[in-house]
Amino acid sequence: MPFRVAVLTISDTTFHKGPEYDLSGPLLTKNVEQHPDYELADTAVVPDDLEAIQSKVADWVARRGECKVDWIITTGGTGFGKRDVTPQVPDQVMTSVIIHGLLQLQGGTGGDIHPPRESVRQNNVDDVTVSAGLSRLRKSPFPMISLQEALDIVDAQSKPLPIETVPTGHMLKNYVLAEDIFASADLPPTRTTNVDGYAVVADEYNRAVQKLTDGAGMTVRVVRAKDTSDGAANEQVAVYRINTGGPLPAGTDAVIMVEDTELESSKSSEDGQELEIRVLMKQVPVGDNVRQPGSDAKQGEQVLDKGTVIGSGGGEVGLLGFVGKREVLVHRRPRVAILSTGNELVELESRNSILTSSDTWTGVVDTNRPSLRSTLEGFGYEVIDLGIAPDTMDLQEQAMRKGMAESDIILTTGGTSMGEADLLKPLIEHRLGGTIHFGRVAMKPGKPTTFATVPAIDGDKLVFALPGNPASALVTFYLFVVPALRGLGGWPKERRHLARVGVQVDCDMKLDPREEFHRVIVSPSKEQPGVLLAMTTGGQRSSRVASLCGANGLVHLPSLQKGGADRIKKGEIAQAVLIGEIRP
Ligand SMILES: Nc1ncnc2c1ncn2[C@@H]1O[C@H](COP(=O)(O)OP(=O)(O)O)[C@@H](O)[C@H]1O
Repeated sequence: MPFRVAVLTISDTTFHKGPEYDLSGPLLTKNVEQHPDYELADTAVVPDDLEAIQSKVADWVARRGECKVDWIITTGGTGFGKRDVTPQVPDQVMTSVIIHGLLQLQGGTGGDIHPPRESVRQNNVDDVTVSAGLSRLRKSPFPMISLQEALDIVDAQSKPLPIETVPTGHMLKNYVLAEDIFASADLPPTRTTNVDGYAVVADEYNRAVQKLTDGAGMTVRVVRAKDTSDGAANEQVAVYRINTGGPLPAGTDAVIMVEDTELESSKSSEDGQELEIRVLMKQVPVGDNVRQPGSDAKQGEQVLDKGTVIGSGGGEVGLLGFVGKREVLVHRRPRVAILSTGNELVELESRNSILTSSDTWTGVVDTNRPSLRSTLEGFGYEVIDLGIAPDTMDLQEQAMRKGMAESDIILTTGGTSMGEADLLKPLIEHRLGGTIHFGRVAMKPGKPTTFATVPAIDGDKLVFALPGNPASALVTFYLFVVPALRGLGGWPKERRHLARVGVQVDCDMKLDPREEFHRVIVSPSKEQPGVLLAMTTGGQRSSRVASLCGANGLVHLPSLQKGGADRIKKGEIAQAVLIGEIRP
């Protein structure tokens, strides 16, 4: 016996303006009619009105015998508008029928109503039926994909943000240049010196020394004027006090280092300071300690390439200043919103005393937001704190919408698994109109990691729903979110992922059917130069916050293969992702 299906279109527009406005209802009807397991029992159109919906549903529920209705599919009215009341209907009239809305609320689909929906799902789940009441989905509708597939999807979705101009004096770390940088003039523009000392005309000085009887150097008088480049000559030879980086006074062609002189006397005068120094050099070569114009860069020469990542080492920033760039074109750095979800969470600040083991804990202190925030700020990103949202769709939606308005990428933690309270996936799809690109990854920790894009006025926003467990949240942050942030920031593909190095492990590491990331401390071996050691941080339970303390590496353990080794043995070399500085 085929299931008898009734299709209910809930739409003010269709109800008032006519059936030609209904696109979803006829599509569903057609699907039902063509499906061998289903038979169309009835169709109806009602406005977005709770009573009208209830009364129609109640009518169908009450039908028996040949007219009975096994399954009601509703379409429309599941948005966030005040009049979108469909999700409230089942609470009031639910008996033994299956309401499509229930599946939507729980993250299933029950048959995609809106045609161009691209979220990934396991095919068979479209047929999931739920008997009376809000029971849990026992099987995630999202296929488990490999880590590499997941990383590729993130890469493809992380497109560079628009270009903007920033002053060179700003904190430029991790910006990516969106223009080639050229030297606008010869650098240095004139002859300068790279030492502190005394500028002379080499020939003149050398001749004067030769005339002296001891020939081992000479005493000269130097007036250090207020303007240091404007020294006064003594009787025999012109000597000018000059500082590192300063231009050479006209006519001079060599600089004697201060270390090659001795101070004989010094007194202050109206013009400045008058010095008598003894120069200890017999000969001064022409050009000694002089940098020629254009010796660092010739006018028009390219000094930095488009796509260069401005590092924290200071080199790129220094060069921009050196070529006189006061502002540069860069890709905008993404702004990141962070949200913790879960009824059990409390703000650290709300705990008013130091805990002792006899304290009774109620709730879980939100540690994910502070730890993600400090990591993100360390990378130079602006963070928008969306706080904690309890497990209600409305409050999570409010927070997500704020995040969409103020940021480019939203990170949530918690609520990614399949418990009743896990609202994020349906929220992203049904209320925010987003697309879930993956909802499960074959890795440990981090299986429920979810990645979606949601449309906003100024373009798609990326959403990462990271697992709630603190260690899982951070591990997945480094593996997925960092490359996404870098992609948005315009980093070249080959530099988006954190570097991997070979490390020698300090203990046996058992392999799991899922690829695993084992938290370790990486440091150079004292006994074997050139070898990096990886010391485990201990128990790797995903809830164990301490497993990430001090960790600067994640040893990537491959998945267990049939007939292959069951572990990486102590002393063997494995690959580790570097998440922090190598420990000395
Ligand atoms: N922000 C947070 N800070 C600390 N612990 C958290 C946080 N969010 C969730 N947790 C804890 O992590 C565990 C998993 O949370 P859950 O919401 O079920 O995550 P998921 O469904 O993503 O696996 C729970 O013990 C939860 O209390």
